[in-house]
Amino acid sequence: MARNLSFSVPGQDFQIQRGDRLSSGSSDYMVLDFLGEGSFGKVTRCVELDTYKMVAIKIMKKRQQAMRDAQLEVRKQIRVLKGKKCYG
Ligand SMILES: Nc1ncnc2c1ncn2[C@@H]1O[C@H](COP(=O)(O)OP(=O)(O)OP(=O)(O)O)[C@@H](O)[C@H]1O
Repeated sequence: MARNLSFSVPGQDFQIQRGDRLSSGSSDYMVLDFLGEGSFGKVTRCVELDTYKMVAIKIMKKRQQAMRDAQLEVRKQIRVLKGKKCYG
């Protein structure tokens, strides 16, 4: 992947589909595929329409949803750590 850009699409939280077009203002992209998902967004594989370069673009979740998911992830990690023995 050449670049990793972030996009926040107001009102379209995770409604992105293959074939959708995204615009950063200076470049336009088409969504080809989904590469993965983290706490703060979904990562898509896109093609830059001017250059045909492949890029990874992260579609950011809405802030509130991202905060909720991040809190859940932290709680999950704490539970995992509490279950582990400490050698040191
Ligand atoms: N440039 C990239 N090329 C290919 N796959 C990618 C790329 N960036 C992210 N991914 C995929 O998308 C997933 C989510 O990435 P993201 O950066 O959103 O979260 P993370 O860092 O894995 O997790 P978190 O944000 O929850 O700590 C990754 O685990 C990976 O599988």
